Order: sequence, then structure tokens, then C-alpha cells
Amino acid sequence: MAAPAVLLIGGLLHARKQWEECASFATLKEFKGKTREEFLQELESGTYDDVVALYRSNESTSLTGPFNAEMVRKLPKSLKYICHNGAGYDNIDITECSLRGIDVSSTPVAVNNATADLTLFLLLGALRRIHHPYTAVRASQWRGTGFQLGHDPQNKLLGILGMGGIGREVAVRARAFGMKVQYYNRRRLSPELEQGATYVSFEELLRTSDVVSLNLALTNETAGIIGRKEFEMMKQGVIIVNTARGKLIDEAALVDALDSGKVYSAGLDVYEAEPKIHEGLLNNPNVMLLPHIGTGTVETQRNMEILVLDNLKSAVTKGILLTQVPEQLPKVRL
Ligand SMILES: O=CC(=O)O
Repeated sequence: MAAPAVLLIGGLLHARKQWEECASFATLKEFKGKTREEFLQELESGTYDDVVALYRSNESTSLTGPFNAEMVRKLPKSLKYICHNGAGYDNIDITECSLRGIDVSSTPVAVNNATADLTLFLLLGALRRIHHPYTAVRASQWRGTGFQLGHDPQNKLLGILGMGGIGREVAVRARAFGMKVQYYNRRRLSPELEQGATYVSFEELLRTSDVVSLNLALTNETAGIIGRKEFEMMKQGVIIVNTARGKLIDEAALVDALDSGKVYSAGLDVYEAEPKIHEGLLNNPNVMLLPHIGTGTVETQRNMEILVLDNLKSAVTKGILLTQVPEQLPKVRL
């Protein structure tokens, strides 16, 4: 019997050797095109009709577009596994995959440290309103005009929205900076995982936190979770940090809240319509902006690629994904 085929979509920066080693159990195929049209043509031509598992990533969405319902319906009948590189997988229609009998894995855990590090970087930068002096010194203006003192993290109350792996690592780091930590999550965590963080309602978190950090997944339920109503409930001078997904926040509402002074400053790595950024954020010196680089370290990118390939190998050789997305785990399987 011919070996099953596996498909790589988008490049590999660190684990090319491990990908090539997959030839010991599967025929290797690669999509080398640059557009959704080219990918759809390959699907239609039957090139991938023997593919049982594929590797894709958040980055490769720029080549194929999202794996929305339309795309998932066109995937080969042979396909049983999508091994996705990314902690977030909002560009894959999981419901449609489940209906088609396709299991999907993502890369939790591997992303936690780098994303939490960057969250603290933005949190500290926002507390100091660092953008102004940071850009002034580069423009040979030393501190620039109107330099203002920032704020310390010590004794500030950090509210973490979404206490998964990343949220918990943010808590560890925030505590090291003397912050008190409270969180809201769909479910309360066990005391071992809480590590002293206080579980509060969504509303209490909004009303009482000095800093609100978004560390939750983007789903139909969480899209726009922070909008005008939520900003109104927050403390005057609150700080917002988002390293999760831009669509969790109504960006126009954030701009207005910054302009009115309700929000003192924000540290953002993600945006509603990436790579486009709202003018009101781009032009606001109280906002620290980064271009979605939360997992952008050599070590983390390598670990993510290897985890995807470990999933792919386990799926093809044992029929088991190692880090299947929670929506598809037995309790909630559609
Ligand atoms: O945004 C990064 C990821 O989802 O891994």
C-alpha cells in the first residue's frame, strides 16, 4: 500500500530537518504557491487527494486565506488532521472541520513564555507611557517636550481576562513586579493553578482592575468582549494590554476611551484588522504598539514548529493528535 501523504503549507524556519524526517512514514508534499486561488486549483486538480494530514500556520493564512467553511468543504476527502502552528486558530472553522471529521491541533504551551514576556513588556511600557520618551531620544530630542512621569506596577491590581497557559504565566511575572492579581475565566481554576490569584466576575474585574490584560482566545462568544459599555465600567485611568487578538476589543471604542482619559494608556500587539491599525492608535503617543510579535523568538518559533510536526507524526502513525483543540475534545465533540 502506498504511504499516506502529508502536506506542508507555508515555510518552516527551524524544523526543516524534522519535516524531511517525516518521509520515513509519509510521502511529503508542499504547497509552493502564493495565493488562495492557486491553493484551490491544487485542491481541484486532485494533487492532494492522498493527503491525510497537513501543516498550516497563522502565517500561511496570508497565502491561502482562512480555512473558513468554504475552504474546509473543499479539502480532500482523505484529510483527517490539520496540524496548525499557532496558539490561536480563529482562522480555522473548527465546527466545519468537526462536521467533516477532521481533527485539528494547535500549539498551546509552546507559546506561553514568549507571549507572557511580551505582555509584561507592553504592560510596563504602558505604565510608563514609554512611547513618547522612546521615540524622542531616537529623534535626538532627549526626553522630548512635555515628558510625564509614569507609574509603578507595585501594588497595582492586574485583572487577567482568560487564565489559560499564557494568562497564568503573565500572573507569575506580574507578581514578581509586585502586582496583585485577579482573574476572570469561564471556569474557576484549581488552587494549584490559581497560585493565589483571586477569581472574580467579569464585571468586578472591569470595575476594580488598575490594569486589564486580555489573554483569552477569540471565538464567536468573545469577539468584542471589550466595547463601550465595558470601558465605561472600568476605573478612570485604567491601562489596557492586549497580546491575544485584536477583535476582542472594539478598537474605535478604545480610541475614544484613550482620548477621553478613561484609559490612561494601552500596550497592544494585536489589532482588529491586521496589518491595518486604527489611525487613532497610530497617532496616540500614550499607546505602545507592536506588530503582532508575541511569539517572535527563535526558541519559541522552533518549539512551535516541532510541536506541530510531533502532532503530525503522532496523527499519521498512531491516529492521535497530541494537542487537539479543546472544542473537539470528547466532552464537547459535535
Ligand atoms: O498569535 C499567535 C498565535 O496564535 O500563536
